[in-house]
Amino acid sequence: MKVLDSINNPQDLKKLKKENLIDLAKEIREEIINTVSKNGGHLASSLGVVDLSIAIHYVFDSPHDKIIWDVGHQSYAHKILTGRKSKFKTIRTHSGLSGFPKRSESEYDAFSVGHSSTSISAALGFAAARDLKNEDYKIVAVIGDGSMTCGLAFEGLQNAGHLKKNMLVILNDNEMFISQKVGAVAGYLAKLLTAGMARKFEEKVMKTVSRFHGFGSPVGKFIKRVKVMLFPGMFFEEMGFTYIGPVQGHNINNLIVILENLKDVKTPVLLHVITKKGKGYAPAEEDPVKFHSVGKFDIKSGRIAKGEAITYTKVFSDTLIELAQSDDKIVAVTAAMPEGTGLDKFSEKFPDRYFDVGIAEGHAVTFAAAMAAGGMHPVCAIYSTFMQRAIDNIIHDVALQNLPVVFAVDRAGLVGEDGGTHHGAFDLSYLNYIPNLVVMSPSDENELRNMLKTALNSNTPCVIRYPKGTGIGAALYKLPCCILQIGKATVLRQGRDICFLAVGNHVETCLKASDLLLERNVNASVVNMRFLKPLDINTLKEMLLKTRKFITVEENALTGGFGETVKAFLCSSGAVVECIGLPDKFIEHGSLRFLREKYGFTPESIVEKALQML
Ligand SMILES: Cc1ncc(C[n+]2csc(CCOP(=O)(O)OP(=O)(O)O)c2C)c(N)n1
Ligand SMILES: CC(=O)[C@@H](O)[C@H](O)COP(=O)(O)O
Ligand SMILES: [Mg+2]
Repeated sequence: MKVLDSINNPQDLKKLKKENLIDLAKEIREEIINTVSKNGGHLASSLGVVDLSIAIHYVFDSPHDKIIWDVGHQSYAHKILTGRKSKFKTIRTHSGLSGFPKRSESEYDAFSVGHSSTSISAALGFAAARDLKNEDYKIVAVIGDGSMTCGLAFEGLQNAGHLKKNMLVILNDNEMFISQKVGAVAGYLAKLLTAGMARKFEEKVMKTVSRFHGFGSPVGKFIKRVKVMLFPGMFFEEMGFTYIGPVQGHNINNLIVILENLKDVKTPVLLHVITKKGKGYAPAEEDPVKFHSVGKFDIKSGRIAKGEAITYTKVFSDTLIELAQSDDKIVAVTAAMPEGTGLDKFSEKFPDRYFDVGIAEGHAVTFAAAMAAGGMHPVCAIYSTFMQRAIDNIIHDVALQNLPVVFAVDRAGLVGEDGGTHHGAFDLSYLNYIPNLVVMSPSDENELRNMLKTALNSNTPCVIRYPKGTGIGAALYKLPCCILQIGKATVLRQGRDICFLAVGNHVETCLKASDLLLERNVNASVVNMRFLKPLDINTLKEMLLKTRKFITVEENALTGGFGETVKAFLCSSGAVVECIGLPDKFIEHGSLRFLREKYGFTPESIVEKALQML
């Protein structure tokens, strides 16, 4: 019988003898590797914190105590240990477990998450609520070294240190973000790891910790004294936290001893734990970048199933490099997503013109704005969902000053298995109301190339939003990129019965729908809107001369999006307009194909809607 078989919740875990915990960790890793090999997911980060997750649940009493995971992509062991073992096989599938902690999924998930660096603020919020209500529970935030680079984490730290709340922050330092670590914080943490003094301190901690009961005790006072000697001006200490560490994150029993002692401390403590990303699965340990967010893979060989088709990300990446060869003012900015945005290739070609700013989307945008003011041509590549963090920077630092920053907004629209925290559902809505911005969306790969060239030549802030995954396979790279007329749509098909106004990847869906309608003798016009801002009012007027029936299609929230804007204009001219887009709710996780079908982004459902209108 496996040790894991006896675990249904953290209370069962506490009944185990400590010597069984190592086997348990091994079994949990097997369970995670097996499931992720089939469903895809965040393998390397989750494997790295299996031991830490066991130790935390062994010592603390969740759900009474609040365990708060940062980003939440590392929470798989936590899920297995907290009543979701039998459902774990469903993770990231539609109606199955979420890939991230979710309050609505389990009482053990204290705070829902998916975006980084919220955990310290969330822990402090719980602490404030607990103290105001005179309640008594512990709060543990687990934050990665990458997530610690974000301004939000520092805002939480400085506020928590000031309020002196009883809370524990565990800094899970695997010396990796999604890709290699970058930035001064990473450098600072590395110093703490390598300092011989720090190692000495860990030995001292382990020697004395068994006699240590909080910082009020004689041993505790000693630890504090030694620490101040070892780390004068130590950053976390200056922020008001007691810093403990660095300690080994794969020695479960040591971790338990340390956590048991820290449990009684009443002031903010930061425990610095060293882990290995991908721990326990050789291919992930060797290449944690590849196994950060991985698709299906073969466990034995570590080979990852890969599609052959070319993604929009790759087209963007190749085109940017192509254009940067002849324009040495082009610079590229990413907020810790070099591989995901395709800028890793740019960094190899133009290391001096490439900036990975860490998990700092707001900073990335302001930084790019000032580079534009300084005469460069910045291209800021950010996922739609993470750009939500930078709305004020876009308004205040870019648009208001009309600075020519190009935003390459990847993963716009549905993203599939990552679900509600990650769908790029809102960018058209939140960009729609910002003056000076040009917003465009390519219907195929060639158009993305042309839009990038257009944006870089526009001398105005431009956004190009494109979806996750592959395009339609339009002939690529045969022609040099050309400059498009800003604000001009293209009419691809002329029909008298109904008109489809389509955005981005759904131009193709509408063309297919019009093919299907032709079989029923219905003639549909298809317009590739290309520019959502400025809107091509002239083409809309032209289409009004042919028909009074319109369907808009966009993979964005209907509220505040393209359809609503167009509808306001067309309805005032007596037209009937139906809008296809995302409803006013957070969209669940599931495969892209499934979600697109469910929310009506197929030729068949467009045809159905058209027939209802005719
Ligand atoms: C606001 C935001 N930006 C970017 C991301 C994408 N992202 C997810 S995990 C991650 C790296 C996190 O590094 P770290 O906290 O060290 O965790 P590790 O993966 O190393 O376990 C990034 C950049 C995100 N989830 N949220
Ligand atoms: C947790 C997180 O935010 C990222 O790892 C994200 O899931 C990556 O998405 P892609 O796999 O689409 O790059
Ligand atoms: Mg890390």
